[in-house]
Amino acid sequence: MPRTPLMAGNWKMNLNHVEAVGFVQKLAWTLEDKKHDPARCEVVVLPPFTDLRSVQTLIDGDRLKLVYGAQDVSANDAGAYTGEISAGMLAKLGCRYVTVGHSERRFYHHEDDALVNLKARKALATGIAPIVCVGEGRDVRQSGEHVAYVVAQVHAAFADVTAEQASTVVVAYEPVWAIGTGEVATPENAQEVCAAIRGVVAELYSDSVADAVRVLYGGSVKADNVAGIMSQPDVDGALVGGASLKVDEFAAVARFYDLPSL
Ligand SMILES: O=C(CO)COP(=O)(O)O
Repeated sequence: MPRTPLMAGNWKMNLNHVEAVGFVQKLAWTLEDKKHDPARCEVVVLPPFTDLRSVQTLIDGDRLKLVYGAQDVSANDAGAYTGEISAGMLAKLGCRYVTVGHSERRFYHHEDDALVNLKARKALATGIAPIVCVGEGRDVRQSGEHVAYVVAQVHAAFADVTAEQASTVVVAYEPVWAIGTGEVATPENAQEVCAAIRGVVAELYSDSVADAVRVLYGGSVKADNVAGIMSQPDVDGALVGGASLKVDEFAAVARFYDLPSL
């Protein structure tokens, strides 16, 4: 497989900067203790904005083998946008990734596909890889239109993204009905949609770009269900919510690609 798998912990609005420091230290020690090989899988934490400086200082200062990023980015570069954080600010803090279009932002903040595309392009322009979140709600899943729904979201997310930029994009398939519900998608469900996502990238760009793009699954991923989903050929890792807030649980998920069975 040409692409390095990625396990990302989306902390959402949890852990203040003091708690974040303790958590990241313990996560790094746990992974080191278990001989995690970063070449096999990139392990990423996505803390709240207010934690980023502390996390940067810790990871850089102690050369911890962890990567960090943010959970959202502004669609604007600078100026009178109260409360917003620009891609340039995140890049200056050393963020390598940022989630855009998470279903919670689409729902609570009414973010649409056009805004998600703009945010992804702002991230790409500063060298940050967007983790573009897509996924259908329960009604769409029940109607059987889930593949078409997600394919449309992916098309929109890649608008005006160059082939060179596209190969660095990460797409996270997070069916809304699986987020925080304990109702994880079956490996076959995840594979069906993740393969369709890669198919869109191949159609928009080329097979080599599609081969480079990492497609993650997210939604109730835990240590005891990660293996089935990750065994699918088009799933390259996970975007983890609740289970990323427990060091041992997240470390167990993150270590999946270290296991000798693979
Ligand atoms: O939304 C998610 C990650 O972005 C998934 O959350 P859970 O893992 O808590 O279901």
